[in-house]
Amino acid sequence: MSAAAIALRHVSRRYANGVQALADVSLQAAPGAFVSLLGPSGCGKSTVLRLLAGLDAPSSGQVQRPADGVGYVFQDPTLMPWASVEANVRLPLRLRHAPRAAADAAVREALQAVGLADFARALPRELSGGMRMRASIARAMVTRPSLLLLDEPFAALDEITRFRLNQELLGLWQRDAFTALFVTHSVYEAVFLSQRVVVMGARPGRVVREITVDAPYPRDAGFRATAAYARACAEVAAALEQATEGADAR
Ligand SMILES: Nc1ncnc2c1ncn2[C@@H]1O[C@H](COP(=O)(O)OP(=O)(O)OP(=O)(O)O)[C@@H](O)[C@H]1O
Repeated sequence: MSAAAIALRHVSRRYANGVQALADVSLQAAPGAFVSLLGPSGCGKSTVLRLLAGLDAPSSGQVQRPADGVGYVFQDPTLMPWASVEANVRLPLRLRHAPRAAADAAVREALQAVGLADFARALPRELSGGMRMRASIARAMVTRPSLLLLDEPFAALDEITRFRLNQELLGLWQRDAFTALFVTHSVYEAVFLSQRVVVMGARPGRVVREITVDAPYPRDAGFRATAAYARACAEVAAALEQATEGADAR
């Protein structure tokens, strides 16, 4: 196996109902890379994440994923409504039977990292949408996975909150150096966050193009006003259009 943190090599996935969700998909990410998957509905983005999480297996081809487990963040924060923020974030450690003192420290640290230290005792319903998503990210990070899979985590948030969480996510990524694979429908979000954007097409799901976003980190609001950002957005949008046209013609 290569030095990549994650890789799909000639992966196909056909579901029992005959849907070809992925056809000969190859992609990889180096340790600590930030890569986005962008594409029309049904192009197999979630299927790629499920394969990398070990929740699904390819029909053919090879999937390389980290041995130390992964963090998974969904569009819906999926918090237990009856449990405090602290208890929600602690859940993965309880499932692993982590020793109490180490778990306490890890939970405290994760809440601190996402700015929820003062809301440890709050119930999910007492939080805003953005705060619930922060709790969900803290829960995914509490075991310090080397890979974080994020499936449209900010799609349901208002734009200001979404921008803020984009930046906070980059802060966590720079601090912890995990590999991030981020699924989104937003060209702008993909470009803002990523070192590389993988554009996928549907029917069957496949990689249409990979675009490198050649801009340094840290990236802040100022990055959205640069020529490099505008250029990358235009390039990604054109590739997405090409991917979508391809699907319509099928
Ligand atoms: N368990 C399943 N059984 C049958 N078909 C499935 C299953 N899961 C997904 N599919 C189909 O496989 C294709 C790819 O689905 P997937 O959810 O990976 O796409 P996606 O790009 O994440 O879509 P979206 O952007 O709408 O979330 C779709 O046509 C979907 O209907």
